[in-house]
Amino acid sequence: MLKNMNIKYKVLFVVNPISGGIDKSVIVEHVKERMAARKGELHIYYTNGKNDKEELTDVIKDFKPHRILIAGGDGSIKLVAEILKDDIVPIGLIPAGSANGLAENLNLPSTTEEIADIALGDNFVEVDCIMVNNELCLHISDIGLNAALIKNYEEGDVRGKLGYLIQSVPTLIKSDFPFRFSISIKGQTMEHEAVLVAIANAKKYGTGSRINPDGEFNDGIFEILVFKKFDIPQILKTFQENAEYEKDFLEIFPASEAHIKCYKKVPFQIDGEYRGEVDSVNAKITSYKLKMACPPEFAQNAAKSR
Ligand SMILES: Nc1ncnc2c1ncn2[C@@H]1O[C@H](COP(=O)(O)OP(=O)(O)OP(=O)(O)O)[C@@H](O)[C@H]1O
Repeated sequence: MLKNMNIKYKVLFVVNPISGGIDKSVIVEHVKERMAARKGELHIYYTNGKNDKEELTDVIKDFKPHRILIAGGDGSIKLVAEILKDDIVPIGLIPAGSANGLAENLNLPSTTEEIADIALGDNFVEVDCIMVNNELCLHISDIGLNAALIKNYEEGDVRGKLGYLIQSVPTLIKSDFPFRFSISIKGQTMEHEAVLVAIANAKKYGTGSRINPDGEFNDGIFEILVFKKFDIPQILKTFQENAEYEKDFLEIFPASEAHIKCYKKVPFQIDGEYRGEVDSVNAKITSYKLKMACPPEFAQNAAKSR
């Protein structure tokens, strides 16, 4: 918090008006009231989905915020993260997307008031970022079944988790997984077959599915998760705390840099955004981290695990 009381606390609030099909007016009013009570300065930027990177870069340069709040999904967080890079402006999340993968992992509370408390509070975790095929990944990127699902969801009419669910049956029927690929880590190459290969910084997807039990946001490594088959009982286990998986279902390879080469092109997604079909994926932890406001217990646990 600012020591010099003559300097106004400046908050930039980035709001994605369409994300998750959710009306943001209540949260916007709430943040306005908080900032007025604090006698801080608030600038609200509504994303337009066209030239946000250029516009927001200028806004950040001119306004010089002490904190950036984001109401949107993973795509909106990434927009801000890609602009900030080494510029350590703390970020506060107000989850309001159809996929809130990163927020889901921060164990945020449920009410708007509590979420705003955390987003404007003074507990932080420094989140690792991964460059995946030259694009920033904050949460989970994958090739195979889940990316195919996201592609069909993006082409569908229904937003939110329901839309995602509606797409799952046709996606499964149409898909021609498993696919063959190799993973190279530290000069060692392994051949595998899978229905889904994820590069995960976090423990779980925005759906709550806990695919990466070893995932820590701030340990300087990511996990490559190789899901070998479509096994419904094992998939259901991913929604339980502390589940253990059979090796013929899931194998995990920790890395700070890795290369995946597929024998045919497969669907690919980063942080919930479909990115077409690829036959090669390069992933590397970046030299910078993102400073995220989080609940106090989360910050304490993160400090212990370092
Ligand atoms: N005003 C806008 N109109 C249309 N699209 C927008 C607008 N603002 C942002 N976007 C788009 O929203 C996407 C990011 O959405 P975000 O991840 O924050 O939420 P989401 O609900 O998970 O999104 P989606 O349901 O589209 O995946 C980007 O593709 C961005 O271009």
